[in-house]
Amino acid sequence: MKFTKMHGCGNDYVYVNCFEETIENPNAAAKFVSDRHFGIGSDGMICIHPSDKADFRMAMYNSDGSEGAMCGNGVRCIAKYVYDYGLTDKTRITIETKGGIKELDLTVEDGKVTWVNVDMDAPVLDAEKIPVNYDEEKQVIDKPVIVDGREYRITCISMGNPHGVVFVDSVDDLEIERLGPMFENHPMFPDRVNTEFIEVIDDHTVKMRVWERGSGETLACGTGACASAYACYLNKKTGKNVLVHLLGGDLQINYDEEKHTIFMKGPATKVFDGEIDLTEVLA
Ligand SMILES: N[C@@H](CCC[C@H](N)C(=O)O)C(=O)O
Repeated sequence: MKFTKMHGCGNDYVYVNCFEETIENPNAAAKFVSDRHFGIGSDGMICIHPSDKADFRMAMYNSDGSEGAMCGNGVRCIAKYVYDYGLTDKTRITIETKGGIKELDLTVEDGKVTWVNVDMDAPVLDAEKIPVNYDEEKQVIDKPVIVDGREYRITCISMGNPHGVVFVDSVDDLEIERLGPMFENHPMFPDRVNTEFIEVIDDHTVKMRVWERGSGETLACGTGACASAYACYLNKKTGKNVLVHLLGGDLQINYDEEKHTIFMKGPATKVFDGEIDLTEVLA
């Protein structure tokens, strides 16, 4: 299987061009290639497919092999891949995902895509759609949740995938390896959850660490940054435009209230191309 390793703010995936490659069991392949010791090493695998509804279609898999519906850093890297490898010459493209069709604007410098601005669509607060179960509440905004014997306040949002945003005093001393799985598998989330821990710096800047469903701590999460920026706005912690500092880089998130949509702008980076034999792994 030919692949390209790419990352968005350090959130790294193995990208496969499924116009040329066929993967029999993508869940098992994702788990294998993601292994940082025995595989290629990544937060998961992303397949680029043809689409009959948009210019391209994304299928994304976490490092545990589970399928995710949306990936913000992933769609930016797909934009870079399809332009840089000549699958399109358009600088405005659409990508079909299980979390809806996304529109992307590509910035090209010296013939290569460097930055991508994505219309990430409207944040969803409807508890049933996220999904989250909380005392039959229709929305979960700034509600108490007990984890590891301590009370946290959580705001739950779907950006095509489920997020729980938790405000903390400092993200630096967070025991994320211990706390992350407790949030991810909390009984209130029937499909597990991605958890963002947010430290507010000022009314337009936050620091974020994330524990991703199916991948653990990652250096960045695009959908998570969007959910967090909206949670900050809802809880009056920031204005509508927020610079999110992540462990692997920064994302600029802007909430357009008139259109009720969130824009995410960030980089997309290629690391290397490679080829791997999966016959024994998938046998
Ligand atoms: N890293 C991603 C989100 C990937 C999917 C997530 N782990 C899930 O299972 O929902 C991003 O950049 O948005």
